[in-house]
Amino acid sequence: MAVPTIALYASPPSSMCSSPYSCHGSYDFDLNSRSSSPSTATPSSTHKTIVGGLSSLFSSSSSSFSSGGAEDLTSLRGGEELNNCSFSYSSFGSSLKRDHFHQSPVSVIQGPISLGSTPSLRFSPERDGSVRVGTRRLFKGVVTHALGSCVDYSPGFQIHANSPEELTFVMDDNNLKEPNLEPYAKDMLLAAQLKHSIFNDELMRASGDPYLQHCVETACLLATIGADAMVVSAGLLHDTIDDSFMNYDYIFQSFGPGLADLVEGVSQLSHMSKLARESNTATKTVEADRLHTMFLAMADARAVLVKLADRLHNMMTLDALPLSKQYRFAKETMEIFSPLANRLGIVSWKEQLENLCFKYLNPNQYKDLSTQLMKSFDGEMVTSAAEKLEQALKDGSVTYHGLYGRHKSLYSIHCKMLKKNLSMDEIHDIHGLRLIVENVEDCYKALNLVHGLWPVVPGKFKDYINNPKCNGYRSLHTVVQGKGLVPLEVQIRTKEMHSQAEFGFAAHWRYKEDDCMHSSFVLQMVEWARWVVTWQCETMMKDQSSIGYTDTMKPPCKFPFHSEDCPHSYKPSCGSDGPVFVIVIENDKMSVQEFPANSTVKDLVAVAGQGSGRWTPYGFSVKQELMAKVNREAVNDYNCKLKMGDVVELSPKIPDKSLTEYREEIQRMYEIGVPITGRQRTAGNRVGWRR
Ligand SMILES: Nc1nc2c(ncn2[C@@H]2O[C@H](COP(=O)(O)OP(=O)(O)OP(=O)(O)O)[C@@H](O)[C@H]2O)c(=O)[nH]1
Ligand SMILES: Nc1ncnc2c1ncn2[C@@H]1O[C@H](COP(=O)(O)OP(=O)(O)OP(=O)(O)O)[C@@H](O)[C@H]1O
Repeated sequence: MAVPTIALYASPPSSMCSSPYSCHGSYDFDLNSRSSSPSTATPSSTHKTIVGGLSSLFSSSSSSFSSGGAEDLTSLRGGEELNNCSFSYSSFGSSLKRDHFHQSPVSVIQGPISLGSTPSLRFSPERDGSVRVGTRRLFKGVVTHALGSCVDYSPGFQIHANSPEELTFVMDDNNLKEPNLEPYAKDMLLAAQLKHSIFNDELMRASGDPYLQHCVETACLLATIGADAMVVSAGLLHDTIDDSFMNYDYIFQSFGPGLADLVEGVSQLSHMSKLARESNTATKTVEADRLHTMFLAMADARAVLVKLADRLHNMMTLDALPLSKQYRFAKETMEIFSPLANRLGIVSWKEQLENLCFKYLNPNQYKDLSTQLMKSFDGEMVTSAAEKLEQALKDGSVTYHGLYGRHKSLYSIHCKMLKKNLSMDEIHDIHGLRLIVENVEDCYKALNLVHGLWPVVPGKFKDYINNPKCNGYRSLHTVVQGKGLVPLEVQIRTKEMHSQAEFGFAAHWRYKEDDCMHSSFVLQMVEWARWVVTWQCETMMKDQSSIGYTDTMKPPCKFPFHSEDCPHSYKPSCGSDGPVFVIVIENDKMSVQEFPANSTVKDLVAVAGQGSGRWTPYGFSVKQELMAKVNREAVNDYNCKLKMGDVVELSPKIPDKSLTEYREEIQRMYEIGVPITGRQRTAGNRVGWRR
């Protein structure tokens, strides 16, 4: 079900940004249109024009296929499951389009980006079937390379006979109206199909759609949040290591080390998520938490971004799978991927993932709540309220930096109802505005204006400026009766308070995790990952806007440590080495274990395995001896250090069961005092020892 909703956003001026990388200076005004043209609104130093558009309240696409990383594909391609497939395609459905107005780590940290920031790309099939790439820098070269690398250059490859206008799959009609997203996705596939028949009838996913479509749309999701060319390319190639002839070296040689590392990173995440799914690891809170941390800590947060896009697209198209698989994927997504999106601050992906999971995990409740929400939901209300407030601020000469509007997502409403035991009518922040002003005095001035504009809902005003929360959160909250007496929550804060509410101890992601106690290492890591992702996206914004960015913009501190003067560091424990999280696979079971910094494989082996770990007087351990493989390679030196995200497989060194039995037997004999002969002590291969 697609429910149109409206959200309003103002991009703050760079002076208020908590991160220099998370600001962009466009002030677009676009309430309902899906135009991608840059705004014509004039930015002013005091009053910022509101950016608006449709956002996702429900975000559940009814489209029809799925898969994830390596782990998902084998089961989705071909075979019996294809019988269940629908051949229609609509994965560029409403969620993605609505999200277009809403998606960006920037959007989360500083308010959603404008349409103008989405890269556009034009492909036109030439007569010879080749692809001409447009001039935009983002994909320039990348896609042609990516396509080139996928195609079959062997002498027998065929040019497809279809006419250029004829796609061999159906694309969502709405998609055709989307100016930014659709053309390159469609044209690229069309061009690829024209050139090579493999894009038409092989590598199908469960829905019957060409597999390439998933890659392109994963890349599009990344492009939509403003990811740069490297990340978008990784989106295109994300499954290649696991599912094609291309290995790391091939990608390295074709595209360079940066992209090869990123694609390999995604492949590792896919592998781990598969292990976690099979072992139900993330059901346990502690291990789930370690997994989230480990995913973010492994080398490059951008790989997580790609994996999230991959999973979001799979979730948007989950309908093609049998019910049991839908459930499993939704469960895993809820346990692993939406918390990751939350930690990275990509609220729109988090909300879409959660809503989709909710739909598959609790279909009845999802339906009931959706129906209920439809009755009270007012899509226009936030827009008109923001306009009204903007005018009042202008008239009252209150300067402000940003005015954001949002509709609470269905799943967030559901959680709040459960947590506080409320009915939907009692949730007052389904419609919300947030105003960022210059100073504390202006907060109160603005509050008076708000209270003058709408009737106040008694008992809902909270002054967290005079009475900050324990975590340092400060803001004014009030609830008023907006148009049609619909409750409207208004939050008012200064830019410093806002920065605190986005980064640091009062950060929203922590608030959403119920302010769990995390080690300072974890906190730093999450902030770092957000920083990287924000910066990546801002680099992209730079290409699209005329605002002066410098190429030297880089996150100020190196993971996992913040620099001395970093405003977001978690001092005082900032300097110590953090723990290492590794995946341990033993007896086909996977767990995520934590070790102190500088631990070695030997340390891990010492605490793993069955047995007491005692040594017998005969020089062998009662404990089973274990052999370790790290990241699929046999380990020669057990003193080598464990790294975050290592996958350690343990197996008995001597698989011969009888030898183990023999040792246990000797131990028993030793304990009851029976003498053992020298021959018997020779623990060779098979010893014919009998009592
Ligand atoms: N970043 C951040 N945001 C917070 C924090 N605490 C509250 N908020 C924001 O403030 C909103 C409402 O908080 P409160 O006014 O305390 O609301 P409540 O008492 O939980 O319940 P309601 O009034 O029903 O929403 C939340 O929806 C958040 O958006 C915090 O610690 N960090
Ligand atoms: N009144 C508001 N105006 C604008 N944005 C808001 C408002 N309230 C929350 N947000 C933002 O909306 C996003 C989604 O938040 P969500 O509705 O899930 O939770 P919440 O309202 O912050 O918390 P809770 O569910 O505990 O009330 C977050 O980025 C949050 O900072």
